[in-house]
Amino acid sequence: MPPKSKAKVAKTPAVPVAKQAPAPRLDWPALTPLSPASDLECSSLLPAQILTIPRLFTSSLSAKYVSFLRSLPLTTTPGRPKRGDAVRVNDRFQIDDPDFARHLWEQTALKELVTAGEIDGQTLDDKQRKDLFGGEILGLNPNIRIYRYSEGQFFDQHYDDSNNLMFPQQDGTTVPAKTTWTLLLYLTTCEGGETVFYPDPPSRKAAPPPPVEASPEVGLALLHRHGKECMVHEGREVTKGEKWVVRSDMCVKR
Ligand SMILES: O=C(O)CCC(=O)C(=O)O
Ligand SMILES: [Fe+2]
Repeated sequence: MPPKSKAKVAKTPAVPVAKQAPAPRLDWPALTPLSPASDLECSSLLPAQILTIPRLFTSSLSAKYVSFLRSLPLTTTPGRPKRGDAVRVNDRFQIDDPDFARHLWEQTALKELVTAGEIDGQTLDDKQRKDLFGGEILGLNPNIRIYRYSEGQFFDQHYDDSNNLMFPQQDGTTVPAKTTWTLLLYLTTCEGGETVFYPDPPSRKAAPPPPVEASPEVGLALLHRHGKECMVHEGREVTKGEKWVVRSDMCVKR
């Protein structure tokens, strides 16, 4: 599907965590087995906009997570989105879990790969890393979202907003922060279900560049810039199988 004009594109529906029924604390499975960071690479799917880390989760860890997540009370999208919100047809679970967000950041290769700033085999210096990620990196948004798309489900074109938050530190204090990049961690492979990005044309008269597609792959982490510089994107309809995604965001100091 061609991209809709930016003005017509919806934003990610905001689901204020505080307004959801209080979720029980979750007994997340241990984050093992994992491949060491030295075996993994962070590369650009679209320079300065989309990064991927294949096999961030091993296939056995991904399978363990899918069977755990299946036991959670996922909620199917309410039929009609609020005005201005994107049409999202999937099952979802959301939880504010600072400990899990920290484990996902620190125990997997994410922190090491992102803060080492080695992208496409090139090491970024501090300034380049700050410019790319929008500030001094703190970690992942504790607001964790789980999506399951079954056959026929999709997430219509939208862009993701940057959000302000107070980022929890391990000593109990918080730091003013904002989100700058979306993290999508795919736990399954399916048919359809590609996350498709529509880059802006370089000028008003220029032809739009071709869309950039990421197919769900077991254990693949995808990071994309959001907020002001977010590209319009969508999760295409799943045509066979199930697509499971863990969603969070990268947070930087505000
Ligand atoms: O599931 C996908 O492929 C896209 C998800 C997405 O765009 C979002 O969570 O904002
Ligand atoms: Fe999105």
